[in-house]
Amino acid sequence: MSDTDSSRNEREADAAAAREADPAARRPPLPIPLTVITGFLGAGKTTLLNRLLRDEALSDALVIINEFGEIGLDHLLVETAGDDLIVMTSGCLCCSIRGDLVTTLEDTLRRRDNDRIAPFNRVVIETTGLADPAPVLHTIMYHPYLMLRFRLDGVLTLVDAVNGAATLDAHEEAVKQAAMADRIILSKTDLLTGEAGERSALALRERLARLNPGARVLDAAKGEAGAGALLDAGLYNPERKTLDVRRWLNAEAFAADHDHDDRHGHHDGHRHEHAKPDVNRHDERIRAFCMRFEAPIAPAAFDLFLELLRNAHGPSLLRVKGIVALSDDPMRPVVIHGVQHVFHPPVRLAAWPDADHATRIVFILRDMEPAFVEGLWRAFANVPGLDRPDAAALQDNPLAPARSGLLG
Ligand SMILES: Nc1nc2c(ncn2[C@@H]2O[C@H](COP(=O)(O)OP(=O)(O)OP(=O)(O)O)[C@@H](O)[C@H]2O)c(=O)[nH]1
Repeated sequence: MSDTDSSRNEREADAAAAREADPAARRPPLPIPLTVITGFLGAGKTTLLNRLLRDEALSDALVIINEFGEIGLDHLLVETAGDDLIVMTSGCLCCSIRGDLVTTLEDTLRRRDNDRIAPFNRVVIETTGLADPAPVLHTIMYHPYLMLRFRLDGVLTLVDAVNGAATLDAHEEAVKQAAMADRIILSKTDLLTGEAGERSALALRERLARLNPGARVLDAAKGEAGAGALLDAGLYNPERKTLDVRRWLNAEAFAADHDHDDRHGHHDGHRHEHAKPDVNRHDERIRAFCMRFEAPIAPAAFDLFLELLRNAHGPSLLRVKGIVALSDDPMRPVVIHGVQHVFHPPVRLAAWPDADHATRIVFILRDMEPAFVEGLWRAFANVPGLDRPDAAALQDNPLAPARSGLLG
C-alpha cells in the first residue's frame, strides 16, 4: 500500500470515528439539493451556469457536465476550479449512461462522506442539449439510496429567444424540455430588437406558458435569472425548513390558464374542440392542466388511480405534481411528484399548507387528454357519471394493476 493510500485510509478512519463520537453526525444527513440545467443545443446552458457559479450561493456546488461524444469541450468553458467539476463524456445522459450517473453520484457522495473532497452542499447537472431530462430525474427520484441523499431542487430549461420558436417547431426534445421545467430561462433576448423583436419574444412567452403554465419564465438579459430566482425551485423551502407545496405546485397559474386556454378539458369533462390554429404539431401533443376535487378519495382508490396511470400511461405523464386529500385522514394530505412512470414515494404532510383543503394535481401530459385523467379519477373516486365505469368495475378488472401500489 502506498503512503498516499495509507494516509487516506487513516483520514477516512478518523472521519468515521469523529462521526461515531458526535450524535449530531449520526443523524441522517439532510438531502442535498440537485438542480438540472437543460435546454437545446446552443441555448445558453454553459453561459447561465458560469454566471450562476459566480454567485455566493453556489460557492460550494458540485457541477456535473454531461457531454455528447468522445471528447468533451464544454467543461473547458466552465469557470470552476479543482475537483468540484465532473465531466461525463461517455454518451448522452438520457440514453446510455444513466448507470454512470448513478455511479458518479454514489462515488462522489462516498468521497464527500469520507472527507476526501470538499463537502459540496449542492449539485448542478448540465445535460447535453439533446437530453431528455426525465431519466436524470428518475435517477434521484427512484434510486433507493440517491433518493435519500438528494432532493430535486428544480429543472431549469434554457430557451433561446432568437431560435427558440424554430427549435420548438423542429425538435420534440426541446418541447419536452420546456414542458418539464420548473423554471424557463429565456436567453439572447438582447439580440431581439425593435417591434418585431418584441412581438416574437411575446409570442414565444405565450407559447411557453401554454406548454407549461406552472413554470416561471425569466429573462436572462434583464437580469431575472439570478441564483435567487433559480435555486430552491423544488418542494423544500430551505429558508423555512418546510415543504412549500403551494409555491411548488403553482396551481393558480393553471387556473388562470384555464380561462383562456381553449385546448384542454374542463372540470365537468367538457372540452372545447377548437384548437389554436397556429399551434405547432409538437406543442399540440402537450396538455397542461390542473385537476381539482373537493372530496377526499379513499387511499386504495387513489393508489389504483396512480398505478393505472403509471403502468398504462407512464410515457404520457411528463410531470405530475399534486396535493391529495385522502379519506383515511383528510387533515393530513399527501404530496405526490411523478415524472413519467416514476413517482417519488408520496409524502404525508402534518397539515394542509393553507385553508384550501381540496385535492389539486397539476399534469403536463403528452398524447393524453385531461378528460381521460379526470374520468379515471371520477371512476375511482366513485363520482357517478353516465359514460364512465365505476370503481368496482375497474377494481374487479383482471387487467387492472395488482394491489401493491405506491401507498403500500
Ligand atoms: N447575446 C447573447 N448571447 C448569448 C446569451 N446566452 C448565450 N449566448 C451565446 O450563445 C452561444 C451558446 O451559448 P452556450 O452557453 O455555450 O450554450 P449551451 O446551451 O451551453 O450550448 P451547448 O453546450 O453546445 O448545447 C455562446 O456563444 C454564448 O455566448 C445571451 O443571453 N445573449
